[in-house]
Amino acid sequence: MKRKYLIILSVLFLIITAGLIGYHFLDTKQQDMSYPSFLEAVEKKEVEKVTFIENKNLFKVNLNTEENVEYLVPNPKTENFTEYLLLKGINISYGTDGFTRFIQVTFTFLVIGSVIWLAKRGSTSSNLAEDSNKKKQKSSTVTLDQVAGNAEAKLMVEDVIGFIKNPEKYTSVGAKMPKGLLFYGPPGTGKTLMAKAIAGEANVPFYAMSGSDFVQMYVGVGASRIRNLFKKAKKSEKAVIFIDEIDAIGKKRARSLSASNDERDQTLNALLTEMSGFHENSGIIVIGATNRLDTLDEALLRPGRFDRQIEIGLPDINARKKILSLYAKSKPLADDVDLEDLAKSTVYFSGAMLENLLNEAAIHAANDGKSVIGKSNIDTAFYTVIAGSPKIDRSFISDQDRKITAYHEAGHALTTTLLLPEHYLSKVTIIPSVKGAGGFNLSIPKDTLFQTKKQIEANIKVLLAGRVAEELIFGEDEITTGASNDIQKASSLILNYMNKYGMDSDMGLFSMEVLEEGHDLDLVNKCRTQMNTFYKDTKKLMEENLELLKNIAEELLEKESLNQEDINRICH
Ligand SMILES: Nc1ncnc2c1ncn2[C@@H]1O[C@H](COP(=O)(O)OP(=O)(O)OP(=O)(O)O)[C@@H](O)[C@H]1O
Ligand SMILES: [Zn+2]
Repeated sequence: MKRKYLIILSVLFLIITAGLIGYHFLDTKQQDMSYPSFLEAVEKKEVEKVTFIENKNLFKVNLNTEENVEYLVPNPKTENFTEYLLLKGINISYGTDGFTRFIQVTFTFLVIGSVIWLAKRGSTSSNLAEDSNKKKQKSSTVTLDQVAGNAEAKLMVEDVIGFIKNPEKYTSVGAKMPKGLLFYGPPGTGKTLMAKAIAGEANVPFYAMSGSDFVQMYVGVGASRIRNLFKKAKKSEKAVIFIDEIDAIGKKRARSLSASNDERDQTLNALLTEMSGFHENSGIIVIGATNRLDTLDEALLRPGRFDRQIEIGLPDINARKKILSLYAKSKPLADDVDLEDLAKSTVYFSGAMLENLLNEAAIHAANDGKSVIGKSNIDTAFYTVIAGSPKIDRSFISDQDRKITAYHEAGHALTTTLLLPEHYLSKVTIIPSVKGAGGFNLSIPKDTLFQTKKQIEANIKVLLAGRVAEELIFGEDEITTGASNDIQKASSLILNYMNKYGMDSDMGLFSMEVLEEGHDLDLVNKCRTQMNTFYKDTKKLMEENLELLKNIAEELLEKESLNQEDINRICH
């Protein structure tokens, strides 16, 4: 701030001085005057001022009769000239002529100016925080094309991009832009990349900070950094503000006895205040990113804050192929390298790991003195990359795990299609999500106010279908723990079916929920029996459609994720 004023001031001063000198130059005429005429003027008391111009060896004389003329009198070189003038009451001053003075003044200012500028420059580059912020403000050139995979996430950010670009289109129909997006998912899956792509596509500045920038700082510093960040963003009117590792400031408050973390709370509060401080339709969007959605403070997830949560997951085989070819572009690969094969063998690799894999391989090739990257280099790099990732070590080796997951998920998908045709399966995958182990099915129910008895029964059967598929294919002894979450959900649904919705004819309409101690063995037994019946029904249904189940599972193993269109193609 101060530096800016100093520069403006110096420049102003320079211009004014130059102007004054220039004005003086243009306005005053210079005329030669002979020595005798000068003596005459002295006698007439017309001489006002005499200046000795040393570098030209002459006297500059101003008369009180003429204002804008300077007379130049050659140096008479008489010894008592000075005394003579003194006697007449005229003092001689010494100086340089206007032009020389102008050059001198300009030069002096230039020197002073550069010194100030250099000094200021030195001091800001030592101010790391400010400097690194500056680097991050550049507008982004990343496009959505550069983010491979994550089709659902892309779909969800597309309208945000549209909103930033053309808010009127949305505001005219009363739509509000979400203020905050929250990207969650495993490390290295492209959350930062996606945020940059939003800024790039909308062509607005990208401001980034990391939650860890605020850790272990003096109280108040984090909060003021947040305020500065928003101040800068607001200046550009439209902007994407990205806060990586938001869990560092937005963790759930621990109810421990230790002193509360004032600094973190202040930072979080500053963030929340800033977010509520700007209008939904202002074209500013805040994007937070975290690997751990479950640890975030509820306050962050409320409406008007990070209320749109988007999972950025691990890439499936197609996305991995895309990422690999993206980063192989700049690397010469030997003929024995097949990116398709490599994509197949890199299950559970994140985008960052794939990029790293090719880079490590290139380093190995260079170390070997080779000009192309061979398969052996990639194999060596493979182990370097997974060695650094304990999570993958555990899960990726087992083909059996993949197969079980594929059949389990295929079971859910098949029953959804058969029993709940009105649902839309947006994603069936064997790539684990951060929310739960194994794969998952994401089915979107049709929006209806009520659910029918038939639909609830179908929902329970869909939940049981994962376990049913495991049992059918691998046998009773090989069933896994993968169904625990399904069983829990099915149990609470069946309890409601019996006890809340009054849908079982034997149980009738009475609900135990009104009793103080709602413990009823009869009810529990009834639930168990009914669950068994549903299980058998599901098993029967699946046996009748075993071919379809196998086909879905096989395609899942090959492609890793499918959508409704794929399932329809297989089933019809
Ligand atoms: N889906 C993807 N498409 C293309 N490149 C990717 C993808 N995912 C990751 N990458 C590569 O990995 C690098 C790291 O990704 P990025 O920093 O965006 O991950 P992140 O999810 O923000 O990770 P973290 O959670 O560790 O902050 C990216 O710069 C990019 O080169
Ligand atoms: Zn399941």
